[in-house]
This record gives sequence, structure tokens and C-alpha cells, in this order.
Amino acid sequence: MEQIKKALNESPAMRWGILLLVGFVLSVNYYFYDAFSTLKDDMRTVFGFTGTDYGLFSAFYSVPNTFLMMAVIGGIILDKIGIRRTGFLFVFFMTIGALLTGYGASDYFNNGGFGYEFMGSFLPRFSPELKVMLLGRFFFGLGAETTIVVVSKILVKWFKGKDLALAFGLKVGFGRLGSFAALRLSPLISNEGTNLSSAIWLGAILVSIGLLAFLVYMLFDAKLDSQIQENTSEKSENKFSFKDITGLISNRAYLYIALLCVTFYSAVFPFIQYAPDFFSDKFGLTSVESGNLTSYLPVGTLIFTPVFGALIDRKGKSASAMIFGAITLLVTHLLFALTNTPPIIPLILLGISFALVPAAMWPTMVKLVDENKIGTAYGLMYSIQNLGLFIFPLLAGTILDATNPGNPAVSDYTATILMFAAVSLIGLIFALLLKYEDKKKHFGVELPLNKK
Ligand SMILES: NCCCC[C@H](NC(=O)[C@@H](N)CCCCN)C(=O)O
Repeated sequence: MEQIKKALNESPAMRWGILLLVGFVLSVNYYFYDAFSTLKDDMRTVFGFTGTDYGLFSAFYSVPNTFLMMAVIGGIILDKIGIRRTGFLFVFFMTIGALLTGYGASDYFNNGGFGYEFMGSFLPRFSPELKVMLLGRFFFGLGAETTIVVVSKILVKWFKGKDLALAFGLKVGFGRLGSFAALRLSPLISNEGTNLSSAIWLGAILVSIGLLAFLVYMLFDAKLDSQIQENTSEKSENKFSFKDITGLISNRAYLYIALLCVTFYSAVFPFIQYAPDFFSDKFGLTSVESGNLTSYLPVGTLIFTPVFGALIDRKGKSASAMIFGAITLLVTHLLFALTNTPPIIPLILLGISFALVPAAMWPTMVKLVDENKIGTAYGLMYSIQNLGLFIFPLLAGTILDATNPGNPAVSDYTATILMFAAVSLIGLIFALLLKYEDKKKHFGVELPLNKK
């Protein structure tokens, strides 16, 4: 009797193994993004970085994704040339970016190594190490955002019809694990700046191991494709058209959710880039203590995002959840800016908001957009989001410098955090508008996710 061979994705062990493999790629991605927040003060003492320099470095992650629309283009390329080639290309960019950043921060480069003289020969306002690190951050960001889209598509390929929602929840969890590890390890290794470049190199090495992990994944992906003869996911079923984009932005509900996305994440991710330094300066913590304190945030969201996700799956109320999350975020920043409340209290509130809003926001897209446009819808949302991730770290650094002249060791963060509170307030307005629009047009945003 002829044996019917099971495809690789039919095996649960294989599927969860793949999740571990690509989850690792996501973890190192988030690790490198967050590896610098606990090093802000060390970069001030070792490289002389001002708040604006640090903000610019953080913001450069988003330049390719916003100004070159790379998150959208990456998604289109993904649909055209498939997971393996797109994934390799973008994880490679991410790795080159991380290595370049490490090179710019290395003692070899800063002692007049290859390219130092050239990098010092233009734009004298910026130091050679900052310029190389900016270039590195640019390539890292270019690779990192599309890598997140690639990993989503990989999960759809392996998990469709088999615990896909859980796999998506765990995917975000892998990212948070990376942030957690970065906040814990970076300050320990840097040791008040005495080993600053080692702390940065550790991140670059982890990202390089992520590239190796992706190469291993490619072998399994090729095997799966050879088993699934008619592999539609590697082919472009829907030709991209600019009408898709105009169609999306003329849908008010989509627009409100994209604007909530940009404002919400702008008041969270850029804040985390400054949080350890803020905790040190306001509450007198060491860099290790403030990194440890900040690291409770990704751990909390790791646990609570899937819990809130499951609740929203069953009970719905996504728009209300986003409103509640936006209010909590506003209260968090007001407490940080205007009171001396022990920081763990606003941090817990921030954790609730950071778990609740993403759990409600990302899946809501299926209620607003046709399934065949979902890739473009997410890609566009990422590009819009990256505009915020570009502007706000830079603005935070500029406000910090303006309110603390002379680049002091201890800064007053009140105005900077109030800026984050203002962004949260705008986010709250978009969450309210979304609920209003849903009430008018009956998209079903408030219904449980399994009912469209
Ligand atoms: N299916 C969408 C999951 C997105 C999760 C979201 N990440 C982002 O929005 C990224 N575009 C930005 C990541 C920047 C830090 N690495 C999240 O909540 O992490």
C-alpha cells in the first residue's frame, strides 16, 4: 500500500521547533534595538554623546522604514520573491547594521582604525563614531522591521489552522524576551562604560547568530516547499496596486487605528530607550538597578499580552480595551513626570497598557481590511509607526538637552516625559474616534474576534 508522507508542518514538534528557531531571530532583533538604553550615560562619558546624539542614534532605526517606505516595500518584496530570499536579505541587512554599529563603537576604530580619518573629514558636528553607528543603525532598522513581517509570514505558513493565534502571541513574547535580556545584560557587561564596546559587540554577535539560525530555517522551509507541491505562499497571488494603499487610508477606521499605533508606540518604545537613564537620574539608581527595573516591563507583557489576547478572543471589546490602555498610558507618564510615586507603580500601569493595546490592536485589523490586503495593511502601519519612532526619540533628546544645558550627568526629565504624556493624550483621542467610527459603520471591532 502506498504510504502518504506527512508534510513537515503536520508535526507539532516540528512546528514548535520552527517557532523557537525564528523566535530566536526575533529575540536578537529586539535585543539589539534595546541594548543601548542602559548605555546612554556610558555613551555620554565615553563618546561624549549628547541627548540629541543619542536620540538621533535611536531614531535612525526608522529612517529607511519611514522615508524609504521599506516596511511596505519589504512586504511587497516578500510577496513577490518569497520567504527564503527576502528573509535572508533582510536578516543579512540587520546583521551588517549590527556589526557596523559595533565597529563604530570599537576601540580599534576610535584609535584611528580603518575609515576613522575619512569619517572625520565631513560633517564635523558629528563625531566619526556617531556617524558609523548611525549608518549601522540605519541598516539594522532596514533589516529588522521587514524581518518582523517575514517571521509573521513564516508563522502563517507553518501554523495556519493550527494554533496560529497562540503562535502570534508567543512571537511577540520572543521579542520581549530579547528586550528583557538586553536590559539585564548590557549594563552588567558595560560596567559603567569600562567595557562599553563589549556590551555593544555582544548584541552584534547575537544578531550574527540570528543570521545563522535563519540559514538553518531556510533548509526546513525548502524541505516543506518540496513537500507542498502547489506552494501558493511562495507566489504572488495578488498583484500590488497603489489603489490598495489609497483604499486603506480612505478607510477612517484603518486611519484611526494606524494613528493610534503611531502615537501609542511613540509614547512607549522611545520612552523605553530613555527609561533606564530617567530612573537613574530621578530616583538615583545605578545603571544595573535601573536596567533591572525597566526589564520588568517586557517580562510583564510577555505574560499578559497572550492573556489579554485570549480574553479579547472570547469577550471582544477591542476598542474599549484600546481606550483603557491609552488612558493608563497617559496616567503612567503623568505620574512619572509630575510625582515622586515609587517607579514600580507607574511601571506596572505601563505594563498593563503595553500588554493590552497591542493585544487588541493588531488582531483588530482583520475586522477592517480584506484578508488579501492584510500584508499591505500591516506594512503601511509599520511605516507610519516608524515615523513616530523616528521623530520622538529625537525630540526627547532635543528637549532633554534644551532643559538640561551642558550635558550634565544627572538630568531633569520632567519636560521630556510630559512630551510623552501629550503623545499619549493624542493616542487616546484616536482610540475614542475608532470606537465612534465603529459604532457608526458596524465593523464589529467590539465583537469577539471569532465573529466578524
Ligand atoms: N503582528 C504585529 C506585531 C508587532 C509587534 C510590535 N512591534 C512593532 O510594532 C515593530 N514595528 C516595532 C518594533 C521596534 C522594537 N523592536 C510590538 O509590540 O513589539
